[in-house]
Amino acid sequence: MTTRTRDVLWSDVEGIYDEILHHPFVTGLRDGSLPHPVFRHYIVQDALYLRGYARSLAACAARAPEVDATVMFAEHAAGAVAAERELHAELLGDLGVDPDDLGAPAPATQAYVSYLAATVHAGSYAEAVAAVLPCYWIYAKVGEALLEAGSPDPLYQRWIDLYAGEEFQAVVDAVLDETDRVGATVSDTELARMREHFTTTSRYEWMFWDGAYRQETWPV
Ligand SMILES: Cc1ncc(CO)c(N)n1
Repeated sequence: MTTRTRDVLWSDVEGIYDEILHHPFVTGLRDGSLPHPVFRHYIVQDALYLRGYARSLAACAARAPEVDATVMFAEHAAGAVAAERELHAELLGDLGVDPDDLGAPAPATQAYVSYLAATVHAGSYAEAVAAVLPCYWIYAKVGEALLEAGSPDPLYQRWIDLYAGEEFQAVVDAVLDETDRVGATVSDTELARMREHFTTTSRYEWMFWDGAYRQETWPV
C-alpha cells in the first residue's frame, strides 16, 4: 500500500496539533472561559490574516498545473475574503470593533502571512500546497474537536459551527485530495521541503492562537 502524502505530513505535526488542542485559547473557547477582549484581538488579527491568506491561495491557483486546481484555489481565495467580510464583520460588530479600522497586523500575523507569501511564490507548486494546507486542515480538526462538546458561549459556538460545518470540511477534503495527487509526483527532496513547510505553518497556527491569547503587540 502506498502511503498518502497527507499521512506523512500529519505524522510530523501530531505533537503540534496536540499542543493546539490543549492551548488555553482553544480550551477557553470550549469551556467559555476565554475573555471576550482576547477573542476580539484574535478576530481582528484573523480578519487581517484572511486577506493575506486569500492572496496566497490566489497564487496557488495561478501556479496549479491542472485547471481544476486553479478553479479550486481561486474559489477558496474568494471564499477567504467572503469569510472575512461576512462573518468577521458580524462578529466584529458584536465585539464592538469597526471592521473598517482593524489596525496593523500583530507579529504572529505578519510572520505567518509573510511566510505563506514567500513560500507560494518562491517554492514549487507542491511546496505551495503544503504551506497552505495546515490553515485548512488544522481549523477543520479543531472545529470538529470543539463541536463534540460545544461551547456555552454563543459567540464561540458560532465560530465553532463555521469551521466544523460540512461546507468547510468539504473544502478541506478537496485540498487533501490535491495534496495526495501532487505529493505522489514529487522527488524525495521536494517531499522533504513539503514536510518542512507543513510543519512550519502548523507551528504558525499554534503561534497565532498563542499571540492572540497574550494579545501580543510589537515590543518596540
Ligand atoms: C490563522 C488562521 N488559520 C486558518 C484559518 C482557516 O481559514 C483562519 N481563519 N485563520
